[in-house]
Amino acid sequence: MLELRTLSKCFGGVQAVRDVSFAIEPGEIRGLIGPNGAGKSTLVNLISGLLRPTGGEIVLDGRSMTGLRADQCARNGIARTFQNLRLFSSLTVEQNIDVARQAGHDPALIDAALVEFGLTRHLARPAGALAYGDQRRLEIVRALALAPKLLMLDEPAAGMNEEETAALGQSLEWVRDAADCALLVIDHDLKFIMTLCHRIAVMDMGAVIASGDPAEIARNPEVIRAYLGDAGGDDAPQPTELVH
Ligand SMILES: Nc1ncnc2c1ncn2[C@@H]1O[C@H](COP(=O)(O)OP(=O)(O)OP(=O)(O)O)[C@@H](O)[C@H]1O
Repeated sequence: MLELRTLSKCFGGVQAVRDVSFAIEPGEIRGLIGPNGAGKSTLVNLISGLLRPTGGEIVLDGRSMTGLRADQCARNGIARTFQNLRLFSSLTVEQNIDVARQAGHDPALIDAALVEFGLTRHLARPAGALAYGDQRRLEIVRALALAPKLLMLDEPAAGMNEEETAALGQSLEWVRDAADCALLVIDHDLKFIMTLCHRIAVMDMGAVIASGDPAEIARNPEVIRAYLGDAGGDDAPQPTELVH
């Protein structure tokens, strides 16, 4: 469905993404992990049209998306949420959703998503007054209004406790089934990613250094090195501790 072919992005002398190639299949939940500065957000910015690649190609359902603007990518079914929330914080939850509903896709899906993400009781509240976790959930519901083929989530579990994170994982599986889309999920919570994702790509210094199922990733020596090298210390989470 989505295919990245030797995708690259340089910022001056910094090669943030280097020759990244992988494919995401329909209905797949793909994890994307890696130490700080590995290039994960830049990759999502390239796929969603916020940045133009320096080299390589982005192909969605056989059509090139390379160099399209963000609004064109969105119209073609590529939706995303942001590491730093981008809601209309003075508008109510309902008004935030209405903005999205005007996109004209499946309103029944949005209503079902509001229930799934526990947001119906907050409809009349300003988005900015919601707890942080609810704001993150609202961003996901809003992104669904685009009827995406691919939904990319940049650190959706950030700031959530363990219970909220587990519930989020279940809701994302619901999204995959109800919206019939693939998901690309970036997060630093390795337990969350390893529980949720069928396959995981690991980036370090702009490149994909490993790709596979959670068990393969957890025992990959390069992955362990990248994580220990980044986090250091005895408290650093080891991928092998996190597979169930
Ligand atoms: N607009 C920019 N201009 C210059 N350099 C940038 C820009 N955006 C990112 N970079 C650099 O590109 C590299 C990759 O950054 P990126 O934010 O994609 O990493 P990341 O894996 O998402 O990190 P994190 O987990 O901390 O969010 C870093 O060296 C970063 O400093």
